[in-house]
Amino acid sequence: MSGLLEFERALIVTAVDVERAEVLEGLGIGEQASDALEAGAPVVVVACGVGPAAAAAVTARCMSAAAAAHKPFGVVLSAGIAGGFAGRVEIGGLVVATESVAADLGAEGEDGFQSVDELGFGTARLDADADVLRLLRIALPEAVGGPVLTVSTVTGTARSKELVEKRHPDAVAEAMEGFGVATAARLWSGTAFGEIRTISNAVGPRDRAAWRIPQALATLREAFQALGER
Ligand SMILES: O=C(O)c1cccc(C(=O)CC[C@H]2O[C@@H](n3cnc4c(=O)[nH]cnc43)[C@H](O)[C@@H]2O)c1
Repeated sequence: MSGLLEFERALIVTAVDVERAEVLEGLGIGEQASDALEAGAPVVVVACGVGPAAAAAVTARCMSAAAAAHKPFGVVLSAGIAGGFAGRVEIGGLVVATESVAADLGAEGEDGFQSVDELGFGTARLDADADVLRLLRIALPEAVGGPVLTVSTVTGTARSKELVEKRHPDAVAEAMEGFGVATAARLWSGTAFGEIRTISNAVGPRDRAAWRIPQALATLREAFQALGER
C-alpha cells in the first residue's frame, strides 16, 4: 500500500459490502476490525450505501472521526462498480476519474437541463487530485481516464442515455457516489480525492440480465491488488 500511503492515511469508500470486501481482499487486508477508523489504521475501507447523499454523509463522518483522533486522511477514494459508456470502456474494464460530475444536479425547463454551474449556484464538477491521478495512472495503466458521472437515478432508457451523452460527451462511466465522496472530502483542506470504477454494465436501456457484476468485482479486486503492490 506504499503508493497510496504517500498521502499518509487512506480512506476508501465503496457503496456496498461486496465492493468493500473485494477492495480489502485486493489490498491483502482481508477482514478489517470494526475499530480500524478510530484505531488509526493506515487504510480504512467503508461501505456507505448507494447514492451521493449516503456517500457524502458517511465520508464526512469518517473524516471527522479521523480528524478528532488527530489521524486525518490524506487521500479519499470513491471505488466500486459503474455503468460504462459504450465505445469508451468495455464491460469488465477499469476507469479512473479525471473529475466526478453530478450529472443530474441542476434544473430542467422548456429549454432543457441547466447544471448548477450554468445556474450560478456552485459547481457540479469536482476534479480528481493531480497527484492521486498520477499515482492511479501509473499503477493502473490499462485504466481509461475521463469524467465519471454521479447520478441519483441509474440511466435506464435509450432517450435518457442520449440526453446524458449529449450533455457529457467525454464521460467514460456513470455511478452513484463519487461526487458525494468528493463533496465531503473537499471540506478538509489538504485531503486529496480520486475515483476508481470497474464496469458491470453498459449505460443505457435497463437490462439487468446483461449486468456482469462478478466480472466488475474481480476487476475491482485486481485494481486494488495492483495499487497495494506499488
Ligand atoms: O435494477 C436496477 O435497475 C438498479 C437500479 C438502481 C441501482 C441498481 C444497482 O445495482 C446499484 C447501483 C450501484 O452500482 C453502481 N452502478 C453500477 N452500474 C451503474 C449504472 O449504470 N449507473 C449508475 N450506477 C451504477 C452505483 O454506483 C451504485 O452503487 C440497480
